[in-house]
Amino acid sequence: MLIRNATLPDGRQRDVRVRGESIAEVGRDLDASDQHVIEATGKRLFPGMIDVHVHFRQPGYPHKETWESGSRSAAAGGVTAVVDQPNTDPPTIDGESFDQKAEFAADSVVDWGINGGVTADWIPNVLLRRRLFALGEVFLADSTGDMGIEADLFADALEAATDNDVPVTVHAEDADYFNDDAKARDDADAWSAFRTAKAEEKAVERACEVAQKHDATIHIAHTSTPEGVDIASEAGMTTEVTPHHLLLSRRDLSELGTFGRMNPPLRREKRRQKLYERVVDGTVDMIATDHAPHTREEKDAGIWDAPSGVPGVETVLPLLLAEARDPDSGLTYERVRDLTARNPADVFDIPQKGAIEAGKDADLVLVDTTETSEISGAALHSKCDWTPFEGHDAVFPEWTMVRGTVVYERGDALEADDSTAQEDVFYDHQGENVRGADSERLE
Ligand SMILES: NC(=O)N[C@@H](CC(=O)O)C(=O)O
Ligand SMILES: [Zn+2]
Ligand SMILES: [Zn+2]
Repeated sequence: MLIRNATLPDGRQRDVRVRGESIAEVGRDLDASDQHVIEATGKRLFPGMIDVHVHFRQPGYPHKETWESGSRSAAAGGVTAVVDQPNTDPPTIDGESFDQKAEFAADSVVDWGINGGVTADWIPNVLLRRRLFALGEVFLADSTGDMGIEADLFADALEAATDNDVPVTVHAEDADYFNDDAKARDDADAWSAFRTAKAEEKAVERACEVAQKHDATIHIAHTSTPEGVDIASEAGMTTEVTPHHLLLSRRDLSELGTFGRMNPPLRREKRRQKLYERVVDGTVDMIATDHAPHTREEKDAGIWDAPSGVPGVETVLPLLLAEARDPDSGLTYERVRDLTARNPADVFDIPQKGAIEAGKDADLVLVDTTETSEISGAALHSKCDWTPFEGHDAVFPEWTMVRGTVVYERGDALEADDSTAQEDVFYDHQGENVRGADSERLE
């Protein structure tokens, strides 16, 4: 198959030949005889996004999301690999729970990784020998699933993971710095007042100190403050930023209400802008969504009772592409590529993915950046039928390919000359563990 005359993120126009599951060749005027040709003139081709932070809720909460619905949502957003977090039921903390989740992940149309969690009951020796993506998110404070742990346990876990060459990701908030005065309030902004920026700063500082003491590197999940990013980066650690912390702030809470409650919470507009600068200038390593679906009914509660978390896996790349269209944003298409594909592949050592180069997996997304559409929660493919980005401009993929198979085609992109609205199409495909197929890691 030949994808002809696509514009790559760096602006070069190239043909891309896909053979089997891989990219065979990237060049100009490649031979198209005997080839199925996909015309891409005037369109941009991106490497599929690797989203290292999603919550697909199985086992345990299939009414919020399943591997099928979550992975379809990912594919429709141009995400070709996802990494699931351990706060499911049962939590992913031992061999049995890892194996059980891997069976659910077989329903995924995109490639996947599974993280292992840390609780007082975890079984490190067994868990760390599975084909884990990373240990994490290690919860330094309670979030959905109440998996917050003590400082001593974090140090032990870090040591065990590092001994086994398993990366570690951290949910960095320190409950000692939460502001109890906020509890007297019941407006949506109270959550942001309660889980302070200081609580993130202190937890990042502490986690980095522990890591340095053990000669280890850690990855800080969903950093929401410029302070957190700077501390981690100066300590030689890596960070991810979510689309909601990048694009939304406390100003949006009057409209979002409890649907804008998540951990860490939305920050002040000034902090958001400084976070954006660090995403643009390369201090932040990657964007990850923390896709954390809850139903509308669950979210529609008081600010102290609503669950924390917002969906994001389907809208992240479309939102970033819309940002990159605007020269004033400072965000270029190349930077979007690095934040969504190249850097996650580098940081987490996924050598077969993250770039449009001969030999890599053919994980590809075709987009038309000449037009935007408005995000509508009802049109998304997650079980979560709402989004905090309702009405935002976005550039949705025309199609998404995982290891050489087109897994998703957008309805209205199917036949350009047929004006009748068509349904989006998903094709059967079995996603694979990006860490390898065997159930046990080789010693
Ligand atoms: N971010 C959230 O607010 N919620 C996440 C958990 C988490 O990532 O902390 C969830 O699983 O619901
Ligand atoms: Zn978290
Ligand atoms: Zn999370």
